[in-house]
Amino acid sequence: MSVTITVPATSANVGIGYDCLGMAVSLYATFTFDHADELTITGCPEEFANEQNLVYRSFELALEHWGEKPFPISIDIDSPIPLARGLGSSSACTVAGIMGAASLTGRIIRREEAVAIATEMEGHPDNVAPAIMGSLVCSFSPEGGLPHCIRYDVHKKLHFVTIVPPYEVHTSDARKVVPTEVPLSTAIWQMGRISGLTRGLETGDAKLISAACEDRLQEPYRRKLIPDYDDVFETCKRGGAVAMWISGSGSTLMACVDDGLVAESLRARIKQLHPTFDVMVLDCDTRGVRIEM
Ligand SMILES: Nc1ncnc2c1ncn2[C@@H]1O[C@H](COP(=O)(O)OP(=O)(O)O)[C@@H](O)[C@H]1O
Ligand SMILES: N[C@@H](CCOP(=O)(O)O)C(=O)O
Repeated sequence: MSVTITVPATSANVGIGYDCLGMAVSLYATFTFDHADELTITGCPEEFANEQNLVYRSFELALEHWGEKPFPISIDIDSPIPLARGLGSSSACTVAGIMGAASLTGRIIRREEAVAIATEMEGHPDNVAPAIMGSLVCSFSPEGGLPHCIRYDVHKKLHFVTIVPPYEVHTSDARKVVPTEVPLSTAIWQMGRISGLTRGLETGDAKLISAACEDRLQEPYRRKLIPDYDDVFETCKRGGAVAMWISGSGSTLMACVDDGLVAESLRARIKQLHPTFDVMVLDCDTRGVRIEM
C-alpha cells in the first residue's frame, strides 16, 4: 500500500533566530512512497533521480537508526518548494524520508522523535522542527541530547509575502559568510529580540515585531548575496510591511504584513517591479507533516 507524506515549506531563522527559530508556511510538497522491485524516483530534476537523492538518503538513514535493512521503493515527488531559495526544500525531503520509512515499516513515531532524527541529519533544527510540528518553533539542543522544541501560535491576521528571486543561494555557501564569533553586545541584542519577536508573532503586535526584527548575526552578511535585498526592503517598507527578513539562508525574502489586502497589494507591486520573481502570499501552517495511507 502506498503512503503519501505532505510537508510544509519553512522559513528558518525568521530573521533574528539564527539556527533556532523557524516557521512552517502554507506551501506544500508531497512525496508518495511504495514498495517496489527496484529504486525508482520520479518527479524531481534528473540529477536527483538516483541513490543519492536526499529523500532516499534520509529514508535509508532512518531505517539504519532503527536497526532495519533498506529495501527497494518507489518515490514520487511533487514539490512546488523552490530549490536553494531558503524555503526548506532540503528539510522537506529529509522529513519525508523519515516519515516514509516509518510508514512503510509500520512504525509509529512521535513528532519529537522525528525532529531528533531529522536534526541529526540536517545539523540544525530550525527548518525540520516546524516542518514536522507546524507553526512557529524555537528549538535548542542540550550538549549531546535531544532537541527541545517550543511551539508558538502565529496570529491569524499575519500574512507572509514570500518573494522568490530567480537566483539560488546554497545554504552551504551562505553559512560560510556568517561570523563564527560575536561580541557579547551582539548576543545581548539578539536575546531580547528573539523573545520580542516570538511574542509579537503570537499576539499580532505589529510594533513589537517591527522593533524586534533586526538581526545582527547573519543578515548584515548574507544580504550581500542577494543583489535585490535593498530594493525589495524599501518596497516592503513603503508598502506597509511590518518587517522583512531573509527566509532561511536566502535568496527568498519574506515580508510580514498584518492585513490581507495590504499583503495582496504588496505582492502585486513587487511582481510589477520584479516580473521575473515568484511572489506569493502565504500563511503560517499549523499542522506540520501529514501522512495519508
Ligand atoms: N525534490 C528534490 N529531490 C532531491 N533533492 C532535493 C529536492 N529538493 C531539494 N533537494 C536537495 O536540497 C538541496 C537544496 O538545499 P539547500 O541549499 O539547503 O536549499 P533550501 O533552502 O531549498 O533547503 C538541493 O541541492 C538538493 O540536494
Ligand atoms: N539556519 C539555517 C537555515 C537554512 O535554511 P534553508 O531553507 O536556506 O536551507 C541557515 O540560516 O543557514
